[in-house]
This record gives sequence, C-alpha cells and structure tokens, in this order.
Amino acid sequence: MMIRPRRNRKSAVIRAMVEETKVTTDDLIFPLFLLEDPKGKIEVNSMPGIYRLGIDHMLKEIEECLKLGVAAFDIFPVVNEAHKDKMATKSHDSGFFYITALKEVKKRFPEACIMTDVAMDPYSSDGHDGIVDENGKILNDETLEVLGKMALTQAEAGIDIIGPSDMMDGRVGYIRDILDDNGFTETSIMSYSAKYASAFYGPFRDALDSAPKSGDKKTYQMNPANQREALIEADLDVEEGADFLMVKPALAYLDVIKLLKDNYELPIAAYNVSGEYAMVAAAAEKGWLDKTSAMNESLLSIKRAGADIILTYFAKEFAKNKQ
Ligand SMILES: NCC(=O)CCC(=O)O
Ligand SMILES: [Mg+2]
Repeated sequence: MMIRPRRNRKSAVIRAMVEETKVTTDDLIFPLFLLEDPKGKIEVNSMPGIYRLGIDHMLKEIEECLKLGVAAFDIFPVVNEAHKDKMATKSHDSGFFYITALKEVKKRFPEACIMTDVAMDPYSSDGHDGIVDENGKILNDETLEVLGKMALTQAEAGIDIIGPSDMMDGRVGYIRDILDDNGFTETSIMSYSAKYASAFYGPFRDALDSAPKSGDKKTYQMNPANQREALIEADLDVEEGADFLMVKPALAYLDVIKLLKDNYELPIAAYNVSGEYAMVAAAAEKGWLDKTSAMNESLLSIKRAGADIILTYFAKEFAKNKQ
C-alpha cells in the first residue's frame, strides 16, 4: 500500500496540524431573548439551558460572554400579548422596553456588536412577519413601511447590524434607503436571504410566544425543497445593498450554505436555529448523546459547509468549553 491516509490521523498533534476547519468564538453570534420585566429570568421549556432575561440579567449575561470571547449578540424581544396589534405598532415605538434596553446595552458595552431583528411577528397579534389582510393574505409592500420604521428605530438606538428576517420582497433595498436617508450609512444589514419555512423554529416561537395565530409562513418563507431559489434571493439582497447573506436553518441546509459561499463574495452567515439546539439538548438530557461533542460537531459542520458566521444558542457553552 503506497497511500495510507491513516498516517495523518495517528496522533493528536498531527490531527490538529492537518485540521482544515476551526471554529472560534470570533465566528459566533449569540441570540438572546429580552423580557419586559427587568428582573425576569425564565427558562425556555423547549430549550434547556436557554433563558429569557430581563435587562438586569441580560447585562450580566453579556458581560460574562464578553469575558469568554463572545462579542456579538442578536437580541429578540418577548412582547406581552397586551402590547401586540395588527400593525406591530410597538416595533417602532422608541419608548418601548426593547429599544430602551438596546440603548442601555450599547451604552454599557460599546465594544459589543449588537444585532436586532426586523420582522413583525414578535409584535403582531396575528403572529406573522407581515401585515395580514381580512382574507389572511400577507401584504408585501404595505409591510415594507412598517419594517422601514422598525429598522430606523433600531438604528437610532445605536444598533450595529440590522437583521431583516421577514422575507418580504424588496425589504433590504427599502431599509437601506431609509437608513441612508436618515444618516445611518454605517448601520449594517445582515439579510436572512434564504430563510426556509421550517419546523425547526418551533422552540423559538415558544420562547417569544410568537407562533402564527392562523395559517403558516409558506407564502413568504422558502420551500425546503428549493435550492436554486436561494440564488434569486441572494442576487436581490446583493443588489439591494446587504452586507452579509444568511441561510436559515443551518444543519438541514448545509448544501445551501455551500451554494451561497461558492457564488457570492459577501460573508455568509448561518443560523443554527432553536430546533437544532433543542434536538441536541433534549437527547443529551436523556443521556442519548454527548452534548459537548454534538455541539462541536454541529458548529464545525456549519463552518465547513462555508459559513463565516454562525448564529447559535450554543455560543456561550462553546466558549466556556474552549477555556
Ligand atoms: N428571526 C429569528 C428566528 O426566527 C429564529 C428562529 C429559531 O431560532 O428557531
Ligand atoms: Mg428576499
């Protein structure tokens, strides 16, 4: 035998030397759920180890993460039912707890990179990302106006990266124009370019209590069967001024991550979503697999597929394990 691939696996030093992919805390964005009650702290039932936090706890959490080397956070609001309405009015109310908390976070930790989400669902009494008309249809162009106001309100709070996750057509360009017209030329946009209508968002909707009250999201989120459609979405986002392209979910869509990586020069992000976290966490709780190894392998696979950035609920745990 002339060629014996096992020689390059014979010791830990050689294995490390020939390792093609490495995940570091620099690659990670940690999604966090913000509660209205400043002192609140409630675990998400379907995401063991992940908590919804009031601002007091969240400041502590961010401080701990920064010490561990995790410096980027995507913050989502948990909105009480009483504050939801058809037009998601609270999403662009600068006095709402979410915006005041974001300002507090940026003031305390100016060095942290803070990302926010642009979509109507957390604030919508219909639980949809856009405006729902009397026939249950999701209105595209009317929704853009709400998204524009939402993005501007977040930019005014000093947010570093705006994340439109709604999948309305034309929203990246619409938001870019509004930000630029108001002087926020340095506010970045990470577009959820290829966001699929996935079952793996279930635990996130538990966390935010934001599941659609009727229907599903298939008229705006992509069909999991489609790969080439991701190129259409990504082309548009590039033309409209996105700074990053995102694929979501991650693990069931590694081919899409690779496709975008091979076809675009912009950095590629992948969202290792709540259901992907929950599967590992639940199996680990049952003793059916090792949580740390499964976490490391998941993140490695997402990076190997081509993701430069990974949004993951494992961020803090990964960083702790690296210490
Ligand atoms: N717009 C953000 C999400 O929908 C997150 C989904 C998840 O983590 O399941
Ligand atoms: Mg699109």
